[in-house]
Amino acid sequence: MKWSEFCIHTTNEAIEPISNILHESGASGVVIEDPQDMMKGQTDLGEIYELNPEDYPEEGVYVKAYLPMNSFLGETIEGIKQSINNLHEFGIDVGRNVVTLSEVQEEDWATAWKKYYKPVKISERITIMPTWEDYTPVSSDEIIIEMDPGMAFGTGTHPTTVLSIQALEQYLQKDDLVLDVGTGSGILSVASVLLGASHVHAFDLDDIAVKSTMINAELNGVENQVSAKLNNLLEGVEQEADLIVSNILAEIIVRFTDDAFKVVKPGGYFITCGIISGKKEMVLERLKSSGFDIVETNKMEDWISIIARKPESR
Ligand SMILES: C[S@@+](CC[C@H](N)C(=O)[O-])C[C@H]1O[C@@H](n2cnc3c(N)ncnc32)[C@H](O)[C@@H]1O
Repeated sequence: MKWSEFCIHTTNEAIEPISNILHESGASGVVIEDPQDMMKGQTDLGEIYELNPEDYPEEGVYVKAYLPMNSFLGETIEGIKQSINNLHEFGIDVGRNVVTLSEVQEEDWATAWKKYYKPVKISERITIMPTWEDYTPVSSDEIIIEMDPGMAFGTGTHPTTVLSIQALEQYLQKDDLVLDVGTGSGILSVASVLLGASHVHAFDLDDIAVKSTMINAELNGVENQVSAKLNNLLEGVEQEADLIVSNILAEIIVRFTDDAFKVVKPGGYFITCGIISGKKEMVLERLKSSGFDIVETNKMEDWISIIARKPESR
């Protein structure tokens, strides 16, 4: 399959909002490249290279993302450029804001991000480790999640994933039955089982995410406790759950708070994330009007997680 590589040179400050715009526009495999890192290196064939400093700008970064080449491509790109230009209105400096487009084959970009993905300790007990890296646990109770996110969202290092895992670590109880809505690479499903869940039902609209979830469940030896399937949010789901976790965008969360309330048991938790701070109030209001109590909210960079609970009796 052919893809269009969208590459923008911008500032560190604009990485997060631009990545968010690209994800929201359906782009895959968002990669951040620091030109300084690219000046010297080793090619895939093992040759050492050093680029002429004049060939690269001194400051800023490249944000790259991949869009399928289809009949909507022109409109999608115009929409992305427009949203990036609008960031000025929020006081975000987007720097040179120079966009280049090129055509690539899927296999060229599908592995390009791997060199930027390293083992990372993301909470008290959990370390995420890419399958191709070596890592020795620091303590005996450390939980290691091995991940190969492939093309699905969820390397584990995004603030929204970190916030979700930290909330799971705090609220998930042994033998809980969990629903993971918008599973991506399956990272939250795997984390839930490793933290003690008896079973996780994982849902996603994207076929690649469903496959990735099962691959990652297997990598971590929890494939018998994870079932992933294609599903739009909780449509048609009747399985009662002790805990629901969903790291999707605010606009999507507000669409299924009533369904979440129906399937979560009294006293059970609904962990929501992927909420940009400006949309926190909208999600809080929606959760409350569906019947949830708000337990706490947490923030990392500009992202919010909300932990809501269904009252014991109603
Ligand atoms: C931000 S990613 C989260 C991935 C992973 N759970 C994590 O925390 O890293 C959101 C995921 O939600 C999925 N998604 C978006 N809309 C959805 C919908 N209506 N129903 C199910 N999944 C959806 C996307 O395909 C994507 O994989």
